[in-house]
Amino acid sequence: MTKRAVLALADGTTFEGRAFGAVGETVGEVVFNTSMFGYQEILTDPSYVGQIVTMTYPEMGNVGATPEDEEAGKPHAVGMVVRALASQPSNWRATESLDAYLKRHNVAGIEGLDTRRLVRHLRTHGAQMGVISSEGLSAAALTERARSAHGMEGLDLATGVSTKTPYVFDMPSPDVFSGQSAQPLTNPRFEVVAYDYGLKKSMLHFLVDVGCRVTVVPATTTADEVLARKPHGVFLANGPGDPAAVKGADRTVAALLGKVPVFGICLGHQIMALALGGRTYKMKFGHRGGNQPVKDLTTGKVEITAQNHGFAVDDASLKGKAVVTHINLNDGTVEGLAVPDARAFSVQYHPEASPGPHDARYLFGRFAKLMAG
Ligand SMILES: NC(=O)CC[C@H](N)C(=O)O
Repeated sequence: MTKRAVLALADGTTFEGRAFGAVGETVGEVVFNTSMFGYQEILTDPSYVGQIVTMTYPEMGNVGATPEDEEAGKPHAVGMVVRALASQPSNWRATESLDAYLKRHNVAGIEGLDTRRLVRHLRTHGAQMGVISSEGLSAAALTERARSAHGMEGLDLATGVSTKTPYVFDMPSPDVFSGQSAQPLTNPRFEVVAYDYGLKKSMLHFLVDVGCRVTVVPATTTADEVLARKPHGVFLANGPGDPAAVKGADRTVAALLGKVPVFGICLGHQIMALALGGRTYKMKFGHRGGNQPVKDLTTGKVEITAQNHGFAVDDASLKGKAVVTHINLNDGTVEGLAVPDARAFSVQYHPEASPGPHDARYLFGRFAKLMAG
């Protein structure tokens, strides 16, 4: 039997729908993603820790779920909002339905509400804390719960989600259609250390694809420990929460810049900006989806990019310490930085996509070229 569920936002707006996934209650920042597909990659992206994801595309669940499409071992989003949930997946790769997958991982969802109204509301009033509940509490009680929840600003979520111990990753991207299992990289051209702030598996695959053997290390690893490994390059991964709250990360990266080539993605990009003395700020509702236009100012080319961020780098705060290499064509915000003297660069968007367009994959090659010297 379907159960009634309510989504209550901190500003008092409420939506009624039906529960799917885990029955119960969840609290998180309510954000929206405009990707039409790839919900499993989105749900399992650790950058969504503490967030309830609303999908703007109206039907979700039609390709079910499969372990192969996970970006990390489990969903990290704390809730999901969809217009219509497909009850019957149709996909030869699916091992279970989206509903069963979220139930198994204890993630609550709500469906059957007007997601267009919700998204327009978030765009006008900003992303905010919210509660999904199927426990029959009054709307006023749920609103109060949303209002008293801690927002994203000031939250270090990356340290908690990072690996506890270092590990080596040397598997290239899998070819899902050939059915053949990929073989580990035999002759790595580069040894790379990757800071895990909440990284997505596909980033590691693409690093291996350009010849890197990757040692993934905890977010708290010191610059000296990393340099002692004598890597050809250091990679700064994506991750959840407020970049300015990640304990010691700015100082650590500052100690690495100039000593070894550095490539940062999303949270890694924001931390690189902080390490250079720049500032990050919370955006009104962020960029999440697979259709964000970005201009590469070094080539003049426009890329359609995958994105997932709620914070951004303040251009004016950089004061010439880095070159702005990419901008978002929707709102002019900073999408990429470079410090040529330090052989370091970073992007706010996601060249690994997953899900999303592949326009920006060349950036992994740019990192390899930088390390080749
Ligand atoms: N995908 C990411 O790395 C997100 C970075 C950061 N948590 C933000 O929301 O801006």
